Amino acid sequence: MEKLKIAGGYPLKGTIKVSGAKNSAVALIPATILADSPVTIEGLPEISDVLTLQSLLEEIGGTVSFEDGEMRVDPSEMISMPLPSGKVKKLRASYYLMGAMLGRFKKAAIGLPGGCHLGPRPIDQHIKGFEALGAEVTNEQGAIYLRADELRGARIYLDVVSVGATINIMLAAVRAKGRTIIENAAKEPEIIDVATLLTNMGAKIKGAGTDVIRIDGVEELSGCRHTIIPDRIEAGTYMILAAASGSGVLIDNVIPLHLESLIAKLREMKVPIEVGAEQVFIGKADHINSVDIKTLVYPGFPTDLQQPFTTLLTKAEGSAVVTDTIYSARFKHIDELRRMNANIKVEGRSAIVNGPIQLQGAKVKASDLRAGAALVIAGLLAEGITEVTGLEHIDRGYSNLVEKLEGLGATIWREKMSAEELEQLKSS
Ligand SMILES: CC(=O)N[C@H]1[C@@H](OP(=O)(O)OP(=O)(O)OC[C@H]2O[C@@H](n3ccc(=O)[nH]c3=O)[C@H](O)[C@@H]2O)O[C@H](CO)[C@@H](O)[C@@H]1O
Ligand SMILES: C=C(OP(=O)(O)O)C(=O)O
Repeated sequence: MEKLKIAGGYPLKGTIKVSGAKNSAVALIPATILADSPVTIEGLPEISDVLTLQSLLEEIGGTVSFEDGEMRVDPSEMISMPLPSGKVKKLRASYYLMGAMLGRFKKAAIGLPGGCHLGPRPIDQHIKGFEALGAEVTNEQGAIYLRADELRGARIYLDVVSVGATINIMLAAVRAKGRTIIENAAKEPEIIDVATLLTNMGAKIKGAGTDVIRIDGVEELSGCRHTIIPDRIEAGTYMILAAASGSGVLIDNVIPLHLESLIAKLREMKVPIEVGAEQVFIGKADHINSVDIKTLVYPGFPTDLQQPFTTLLTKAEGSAVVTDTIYSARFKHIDELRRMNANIKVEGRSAIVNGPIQLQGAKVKASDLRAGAALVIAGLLAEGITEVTGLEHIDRGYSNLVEKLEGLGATIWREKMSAEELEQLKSS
């Protein structure tokens, strides 16, 4: 097992290129199950979530190659094998195997998903959607069993705006008989990306990206080639890093429209920012103001950037309130930031960050993916050496993190953990 070591306190400069979107990738790959011939996806990020899904598709009989970000999936020999636990627990998005396998085979048995621990993450809306389409769904010993004689289109109103439920119902509905209407659907860009792939495969989908999606089921879907959208959360992470410790950083391969809420907040803080067609430049920010943030569904401020943004706020003048309305327990990074000298207190669903504070290097642990990003930014901002453990979380979502940050002049490296450190980690 490895840890990250960071020698912080030095300004970063240069260009950093964003990879394909994790939250699209993890839905596009299961979507290939629905085709009868090979699908190729270009620009996938090199992250463990993608590799885990590749291996799950292979387990059910898919022939998959993945090289230089291009994945080719031949789904023609796939069968509906049960995938009860093991790898499915390594990521959240294994739940998309439910919708895709149900859509193609009319049956599936999949273990409950893993992913970041951010408070309760039920999948009741996914199940409500599958049942509305005619599936019988049971939950037995930690796995979900789905079966339908026939899937029939239905009108489904989501009680909670959910990215996962919206995509999962789309996956199950594209080969159902008749029309499905998803009301109160989520509007994230990743939903549009998945709808684009499915449409290129022959599906009939209207309204993706709005809160009403209409799907007219088709009998068959066939292979195609698709290029994934850039990762707005990775881009946002590097924009926040550049605002925190940059002296001129160009973030390349960005769709700025996807990041309007973050751009608006950085402008409010007086971070120098120039927005181009596919790039964002963040200039050196000597003095930044505190701003409050409240996470909301898209196009509101993304919960996945709340944790990295909290680190930036430690450098801002004044007191800021960070409220996460999406998850009840997304503040596990705060204790670790406090170890690094941050002045933050948590009150219910809000954290109050008082700045500016000079962070100090420390030994910290990433409890989840974006907590990891928040701690890496903190390490680059801090005086002295920071050690970050829990890299298995960071590796789920950041492609070539060390190499990319080295390209900005950061002193950051991976190091093997000693037996004693591993023992300490186990008992912590
Ligand atoms: C793989 C992936 O794309 N992950 C993203 C996806 O997660 P995920 O799809 O799991 O998140 P959802 O949009 O479904 O969850 C939003 C909220 O709805 C609740 N909920 C969700 C489904 C359900 O059936 N019942 C229910 O109550 C959740 O507990 C949460 O409070 O969107 C989240 C919100 O933008 C992001 O943080 C994750 O990075
Ligand atoms: C919460 C996240 O991921 P997941 O839903 O895959 O756990 C995330 O990407 O920040």
